Amino acid sequence: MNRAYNLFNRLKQSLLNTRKKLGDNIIELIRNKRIDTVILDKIKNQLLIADINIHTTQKIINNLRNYISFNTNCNEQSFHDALRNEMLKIVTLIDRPLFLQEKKPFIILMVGVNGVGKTTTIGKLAHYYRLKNKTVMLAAGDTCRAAAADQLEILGKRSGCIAVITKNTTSDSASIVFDAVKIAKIKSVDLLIIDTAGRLQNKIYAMEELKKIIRVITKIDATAPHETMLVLDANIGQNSVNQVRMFNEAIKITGIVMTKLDGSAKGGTLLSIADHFSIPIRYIGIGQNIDDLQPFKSHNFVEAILKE
Ligand SMILES: Nc1nc2c(ncn2[C@@H]2O[C@H](COP(=O)(O)OP(=O)(O)OP(=O)(O)O)[C@@H](O)[C@H]2O)c(=O)[nH]1
Repeated sequence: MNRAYNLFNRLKQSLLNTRKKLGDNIIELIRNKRIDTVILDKIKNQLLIADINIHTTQKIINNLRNYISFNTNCNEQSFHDALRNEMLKIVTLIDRPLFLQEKKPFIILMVGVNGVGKTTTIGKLAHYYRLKNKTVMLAAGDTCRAAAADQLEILGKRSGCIAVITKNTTSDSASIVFDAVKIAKIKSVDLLIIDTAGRLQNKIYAMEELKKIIRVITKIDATAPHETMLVLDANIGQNSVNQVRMFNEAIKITGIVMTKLDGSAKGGTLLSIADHFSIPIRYIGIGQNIDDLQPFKSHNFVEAILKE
């Protein structure tokens, strides 16, 4: 069995709950039925139940309505294919993998509210790029949670990072990040990944902190950060649309990682995010282990949530 096949199976397994809620129910709805507007209404409800928001659902349904009016003898299979194409149209637009430019260091700034899986994802990314023979350094810009730096240190060691910068004489995140960027430049590492705090008790303060970190990075490299990556937890469903909006308005988001898709029944949210913002989904998290991260592949995602 080849690697691509294994990765797809792993993805399909992880998205089982989303598939049960979305794909399996839709297959049940259309089985041996005449495809008409009554069925379309039921499908609309099912898409909404599966955490695809009203705007995106309406768009899919309108296009399917056009499809059935032009294809009067469409059957179960051709209708299912049409639905798959509608979903693919949405996610293909944001299927733009992250390529590390020949910048040394290529700097990824990780942001997101607390608990979404930022630090864990940093460990997974470090592991992923180490397997591609890239030299990696990590920086603990999250000084709010004491354990975050320890967690990062452990993940850095496990994945074979060159260094993990966790503190200096100050405990100011911007100053730690400044040191980390300088060291990464001197050591000419391929990739520097920066963790940040996710506490949003004071939203304005948290966003100002992030802006300060970005200013500090820019002082050393005017083109950096090369990727500002927002981490979203699939389990929070529609609220993640608000999170993208909030972060994107404050600091421009260039890529998204959706974590905890394993076990979540709310994977449909990804379609709403894709449809609302044209921000690429770079990776998806499908478990707690260091290798439970996959580059987002639109075709695989749609197949995994729709196919029997
Ligand atoms: N099932 C599953 N759990 C995950 C995934 N990614 C992260 N987690 C878990 O989510 C929890 C929170 O992860 P952290 O990485 O500490 O989250 P964080 O965003 O850094 O949190 P703060 O440092 O508080 O901002 C941990 O228990 C992780 O193991 C995933 O893809 N799947």
